[in-house]
Amino acid sequence: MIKAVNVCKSYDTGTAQFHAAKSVNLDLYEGDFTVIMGSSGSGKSTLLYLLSGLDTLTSGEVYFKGQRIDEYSEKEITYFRSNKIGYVYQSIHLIPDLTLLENVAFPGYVAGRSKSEVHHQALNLLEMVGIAEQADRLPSQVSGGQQQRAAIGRALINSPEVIFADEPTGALSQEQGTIILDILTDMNRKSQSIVMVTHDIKAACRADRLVLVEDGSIHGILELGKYSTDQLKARENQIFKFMADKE
Ligand SMILES: Nc1ncnc2c1ncn2[C@@H]1O[C@H](COP(=O)(O)OP(=O)(O)OP(=O)(O)O)[C@@H](O)[C@H]1O
Repeated sequence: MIKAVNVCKSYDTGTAQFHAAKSVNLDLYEGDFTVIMGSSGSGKSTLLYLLSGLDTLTSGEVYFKGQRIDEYSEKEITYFRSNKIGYVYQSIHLIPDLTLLENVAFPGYVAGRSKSEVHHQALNLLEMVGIAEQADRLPSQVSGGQQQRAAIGRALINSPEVIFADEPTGALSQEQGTIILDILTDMNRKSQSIVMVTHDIKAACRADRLVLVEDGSIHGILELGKYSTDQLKARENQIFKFMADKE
């Protein structure tokens, strides 16, 4: 579904070039829950932004379903971002003056869709993420976990082909984080493709496929297959061992 070919990203730090992504070659598959893991500063978010067309490459190619997105025009990339992908961030960024329902619906209106269709779908999405009762509240009137659930609804409003999530549980309590991971796992079971960055092993256990990034390069890939709750401990051990072997 997504293919990176020799992808590089460098930053000019004044005195030298810093290479945040170094000749990355990677294939991500439709229907997978892919997790990108690695230590702090290893280049996880950089890679996520490059794969999702939210940042420009220094060199290389990124394909989405065979189309080269790094060569898209401004108009094409704007369409791609608002219709083909959904994004969930660690810092949730809901619009403070809009209710949860309005926040979820907003990208649907921006995409020019019919108001009643978007409204109906936003209500369904709030139901799906379990916060229909809070639909008319402002973000400041609900918990961080409920805000993140609304952010997931917002990411889904235009039925994206893939959801990119950057540390979606990073700012939440363990309990709230587990609810978010359960929602993502559930969505994936219904065939939603997901690419998630995390440094939390419990979150990484949800992956079908784990991509380990170190120092801007792919350090290894672990195939895990579909997750079920009774596998949590066994998967944690498998991931620990995989990471220890790579050190
Ligand atoms: N605009 C920038 N200018 C210079 N260096 C940058 C810039 N953005 C990121 N970097 C560097 O690139 C490297 C990779 O950053 P990135 O945010 O991708 O790491 P990460 O693995 O997601 O880290 P974390 O887990 O701490 O969020 C880091 O060393 C970071 O300091």
